[in-house]
Amino acid sequence: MAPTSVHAPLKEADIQSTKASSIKALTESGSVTSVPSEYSFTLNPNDQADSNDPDHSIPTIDFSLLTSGSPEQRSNFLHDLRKACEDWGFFMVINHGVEESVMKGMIDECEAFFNLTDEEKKEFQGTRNALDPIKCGTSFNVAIDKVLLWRDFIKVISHPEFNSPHKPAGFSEAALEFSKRTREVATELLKAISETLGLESDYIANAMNWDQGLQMVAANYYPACPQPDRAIGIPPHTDHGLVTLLIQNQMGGLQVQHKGKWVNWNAMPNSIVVNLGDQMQVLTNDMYKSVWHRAVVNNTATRISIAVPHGPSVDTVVVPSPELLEREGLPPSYSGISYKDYITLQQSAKSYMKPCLDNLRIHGK
Ligand SMILES: O=C(O)CCC(=O)C(=O)O
Ligand SMILES: [Fe+2]
Repeated sequence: MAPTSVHAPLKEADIQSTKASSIKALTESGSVTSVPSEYSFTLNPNDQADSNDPDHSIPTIDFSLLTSGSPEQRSNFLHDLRKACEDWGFFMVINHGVEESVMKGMIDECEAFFNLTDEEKKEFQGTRNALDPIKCGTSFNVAIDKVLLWRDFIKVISHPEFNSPHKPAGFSEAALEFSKRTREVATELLKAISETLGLESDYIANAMNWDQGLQMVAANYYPACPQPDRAIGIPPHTDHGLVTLLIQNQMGGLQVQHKGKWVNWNAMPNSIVVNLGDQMQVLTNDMYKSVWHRAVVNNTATRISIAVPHGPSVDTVVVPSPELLEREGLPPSYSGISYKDYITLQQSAKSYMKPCLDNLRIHGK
């Protein structure tokens, strides 16, 4: 999916001209009644989500059937999970066992983080390295962004080592609990996904060095926007890892590409949204695909979302599963690079808003 906005790259002077190191500060300055030109992003009319599209077909997965269902329920669960992975690459998980208080506590602490002054946040801005243990900022990477995004972010690496800003006071505790609990769900889901592929339940974990697997907690802050059709929270992209878990406050804004159309993802309260990432596509040799998605903004209230990408250990060189290739009698569609190199490539100017997986695709596939 190509980006749909054509703009000359921003010059450093243009970026500074916004005088805002955060979109939050800019919107709260009271001076923004229309979208400033450096944020201008318009979707192609053909690329708009159709708001009349029924959303009831969004796959919903009842996690309790996996962990405590009867054998028949478990087998139905695996059937539904396989279908969701094949047809959508996105699904909504309910009864996942992560308490509402843990999810809400994390959203509240992220909000408190964004409420710190720009001066206080500076300490945590990181170095522009994709694998900074702690990193906050605005847009995506102002050094390469062609258009500034209508969002601020805070991102921490929470596994294999847990990192956290020391402000606000409750952030670290909330993030530790939230990251542990979401990782438990991801671990069980990966076992189930292995089974849906006809592999041993620990296959993906072993192949991906899951014990040392990378987990990040990445919170997005999208303030209300006076002209939501003229700005974008996060442009179309796929996620780099194996699976991403995502929660949000009461505001929607996630849109997912499904069978060539963009669909509004109206998540049920307290559900966790799960999507497959690029490493899953490589590992399964395209049986399960990573899915294009984006975050649009609204003119009503601030939206906060928290994405929790889970991947292999950073040194793992991910290749299509030899077991799957042999069983299906297929050649590999991708050459392997380490997960660390893949993340760096994806976040570089070379791959900015382009399909990063194309870089690994073996010619003729
Ligand atoms: O805010 C959202 O709904 C999507 C966030 C997202 O896709 C990401 O952080 O990778
Ligand atoms: Fe994403």
